[in-house]
Amino acid sequence: MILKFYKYQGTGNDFVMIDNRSLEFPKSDNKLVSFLCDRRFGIGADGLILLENDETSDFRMVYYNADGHEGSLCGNGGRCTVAFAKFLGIIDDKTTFNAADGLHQATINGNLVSLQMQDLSDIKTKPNYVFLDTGSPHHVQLVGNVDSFDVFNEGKKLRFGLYGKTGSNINFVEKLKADTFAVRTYERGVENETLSCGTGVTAAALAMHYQNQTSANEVFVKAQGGELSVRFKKDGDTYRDIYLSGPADQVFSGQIEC
Ligand SMILES: N[C@@H](CCC[C@H](N)C(=O)O)C(=O)O
Repeated sequence: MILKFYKYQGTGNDFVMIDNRSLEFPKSDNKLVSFLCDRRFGIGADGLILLENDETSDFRMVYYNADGHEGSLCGNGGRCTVAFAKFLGIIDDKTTFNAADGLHQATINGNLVSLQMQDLSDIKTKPNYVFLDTGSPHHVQLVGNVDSFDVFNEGKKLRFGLYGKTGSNINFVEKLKADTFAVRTYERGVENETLSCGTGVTAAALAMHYQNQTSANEVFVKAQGGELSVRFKKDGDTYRDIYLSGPADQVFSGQIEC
């Protein structure tokens, strides 16, 4: 089979993107997905996304982690899929689309994509970390100097040790200013640090607000691959109108025999 693909990245979190409106992609072939994401033998990416038709919205995003397994929500992947839908002429500057955790609204202006995340009220606080689910599960932990932190080894230890088989993504956060944080993420399903994780950046911003590390309702986050912002409203115990914003770009396109 000759497969036409596009490569996208959002703050360095990169994805193989496939227009699967024809439903021709063999969706249960996990080995094929992990091969396509392999940086040495395949195209190379943190994940693979299928854009498909959806009965109730503009399109559906189906997300796979680089290990080949279908995943939960990918925030940066969602932003890249909106850019891809605009490229394909499916949407103009606003959209509602379906993902693993339900419907999302988004806007696109140039390469800047703002993605609405689901409302969130369940935040678990532990002595030195916070756990919350922003479409994907996230452990958020403040550290002194995130640049020199051993994200891979400490992340891996927590991902498997604390969260077992299901696992969690693990975010390490450093406060830089009243409304600005640096975040590095060990990603489940990639089993490595990625340059950015959208659901992780969202989780970190909300966790920092929840823990009174910031009083800002728009939080700026420096990921390894670029900058994102997260704005939200707090309504009692619930965070609402949560928007993850930042760039999403097509890098190249091609075809691969598989
Ligand atoms: N990179 C993603 C997160 C993808 C999901 C994650 N790897 C998981 O399996 O939980 C993002 O930008 O949110």
